Amino acid sequence: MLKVNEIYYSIQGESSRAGLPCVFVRLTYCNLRCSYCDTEYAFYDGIDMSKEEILEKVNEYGCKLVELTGGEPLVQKESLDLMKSLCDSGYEVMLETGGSLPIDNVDKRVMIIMDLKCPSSKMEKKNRYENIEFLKPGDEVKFVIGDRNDYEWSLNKIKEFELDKKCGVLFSTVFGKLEPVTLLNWILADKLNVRFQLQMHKYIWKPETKGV
Ligand SMILES: C[S@@+](CC[C@H](N)C(=O)[O-])C[C@H]1O[C@@H](n2cnc3c(N)ncnc32)[C@H](O)[C@@H]1O
Ligand SMILES: Nc1nc2[nH]cc(C(=O)O)c2c(=O)[nH]1
Ligand code: SF4
Ligand SMILES: [Mg+2]
Repeated sequence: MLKVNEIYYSIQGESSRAGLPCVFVRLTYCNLRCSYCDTEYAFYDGIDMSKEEILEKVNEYGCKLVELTGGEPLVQKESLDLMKSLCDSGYEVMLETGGSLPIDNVDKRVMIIMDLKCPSSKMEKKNRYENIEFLKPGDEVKFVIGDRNDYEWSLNKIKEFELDKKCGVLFSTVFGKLEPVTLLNWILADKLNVRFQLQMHKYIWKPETKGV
C-alpha cells in the first residue's frame, strides 16, 4: 500500500517537459522542510491505495506521461515498484525528488528530476551528493533559487560536479521571492548553458490552487 495525497491530470508545469499533458501522482510524506515549500498539504494527508488501484486510476486519464511527486516520493519504498510497473505498462515516467534519498534503485527508464537544495531552502545539508553519479544524460538536476547567494552556490555546484556534462540543468526561482527577470538577467550576463524555468501552472491558475 502507498499513501497517496492526490492523483490528477494537468499540464506539466516544470522541467524540460513543461507544457505537456501529464498525470500527477502525489505521494504523502516528506523528510525535508524547505523554507519555501508550496506542498505542505502533502506532508501528512492522504489515502492508502494499492499499486493496482493507482495504476487503474492513472489509466483512466489516457495519458502516457506520468509524474511521481510529493511530498517526497522516495520516502515510501513502494514507490520504486510503482515506477517499475508504470514503465512496464508503457508509461513515460518522471520522478520529482528533493535529492536527499538514494536514487540508485530507481528504474533506469524513469526520467529523474532531482533538486539540489540551495542554502536559502535551509535544507542544503540534506543533499545526497552520492546521487549525482547515478544521474543519466536524460535526467535533470534542478536549482530552486531564492537569492544571489543561492545563484552563486548553484554555479559552484555545477562546476564542482561537472553537472552540465552529466545531465540537463534547470534554474528556477523560488516563487514570490526572486523576480524571474532578475534570475534570467544573471543567467544571460554569465552566458550560462542552463534551462531557465518557471512553475508554469502558477501563472495559469492562482498560485495556491491545488490539483493543477
Ligand atoms: C513540491 S516538490 C516535490 C518533490 C520533492 N519533494 C522535491 O522537493 O523535489 C516539487 C518541486 O517544487 C519545487 N518547489 C516547491 N516549492 C516551491 C516554491 N515556492 N517555488 C518554486 N519551486 C518550489 C521544489 O523545489 C521541487 O523542485
Ligand atoms: N502542473 C504542475 N506541474 C508540476 N511539475 C512538478 C510539480 C510538482 O509539484 O512536483 C508540479 C505541479 O504541482 N503542478
Ligand atoms: S523536499 Fe519537496 S516536498 Fe519536501 S519540503 Fe522540500 S519542496 Fe516541499
Ligand atoms: Mg507543485
